[in-house]
Amino acid sequence: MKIAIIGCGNMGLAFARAFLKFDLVKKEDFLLVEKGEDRMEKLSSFQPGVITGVIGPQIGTYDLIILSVKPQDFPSVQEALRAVITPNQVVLSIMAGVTIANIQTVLDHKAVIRAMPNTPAMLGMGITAYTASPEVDMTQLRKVENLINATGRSVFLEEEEQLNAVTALSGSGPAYFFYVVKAMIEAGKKMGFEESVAALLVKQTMLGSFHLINTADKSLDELIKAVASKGGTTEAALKQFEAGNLDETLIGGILAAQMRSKELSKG
Ligand SMILES: NC(=O)C1=CN([C@@H]2O[C@H](COP(=O)(O)OP(=O)(O)OC[C@H]3O[C@@H](n4cnc5c(N)ncnc54)[C@H](O)[C@@H]3O)[C@@H](O)[C@H]2O)C=CC1
Ligand SMILES: O=C(O)[C@@H]1CCC=N1
Repeated sequence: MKIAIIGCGNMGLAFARAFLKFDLVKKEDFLLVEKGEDRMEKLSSFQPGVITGVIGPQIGTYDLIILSVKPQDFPSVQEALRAVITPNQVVLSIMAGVTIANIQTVLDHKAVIRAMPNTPAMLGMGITAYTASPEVDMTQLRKVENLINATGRSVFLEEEEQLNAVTALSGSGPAYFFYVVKAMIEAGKKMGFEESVAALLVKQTMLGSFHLINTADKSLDELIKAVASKGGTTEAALKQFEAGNLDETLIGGILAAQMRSKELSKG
């Protein structure tokens, strides 16, 4: 399969690395289109394939075109891509909030898959939800699913609308996790630890706790109860969280992210 990636920043590069790691594309069949000069240099340093700064007629010869520019940069791609795209190609977009209908219209192209990955894709530990226009046939869909699975796990959604919620939950989710970890490390520093010690205590706690969620035969409430002794330290912390409506704040933030994804969909 010949693959072209347009926009090789965080996510484009994560996808490129995953495909190469699992030998899913040959370097000579791999085109990376990146307009940032610094970024191009970074790409060149690990020689992933053919690197170019512009969308030219050669794009029309690739089986799959991955769109991984920011939604606001999509207009900078449209005219050049529309001029060279050919009907048998499949477009895979990971742009937040840009709908399949929008992509079909501006590119005058029918076969479009829309996906929402997240940054753990860099380690092959991402989760991607995706959906497709009816013009993508089953063989094409399976091939793209195999590619996505090189970046982690995946889930197919029938309804494109649900991708707004996916964006808010798992697309943006790593940032929420890092935010909580950062606050816990700050608390450790306030209690007198050096940053490195606080970070070690917090990171290992998060790692171990994640494995407990995954393997212990207990609900989240039961896991919390197993830590929080009556009249103890955890209870004191949880009371403070509840007084500040921390759970409502987190839920509200995630719903705000969903709303923003819907706004982006309207253009
Ligand atoms: N960062 C994240 O956690 C996630 C991002 N996304 C989506 O992935 C897309 C990319 O996000 P990031 O990789 O974080 O952004 P990024 O800013 O790191 O990468 C975008 C790249 O596209 C390049 N670019 C812009 N216009 C171009 C053009 N006309 N031709 C060629 N290259 C061009 C930029 O120079 C940049 O290197 C966005 O649409 C975002 O919504 C989706 C899931 C997670
Ligand atoms: O913040 C954003 O818009 C993108 C989509 C999901 C994660 N990053």
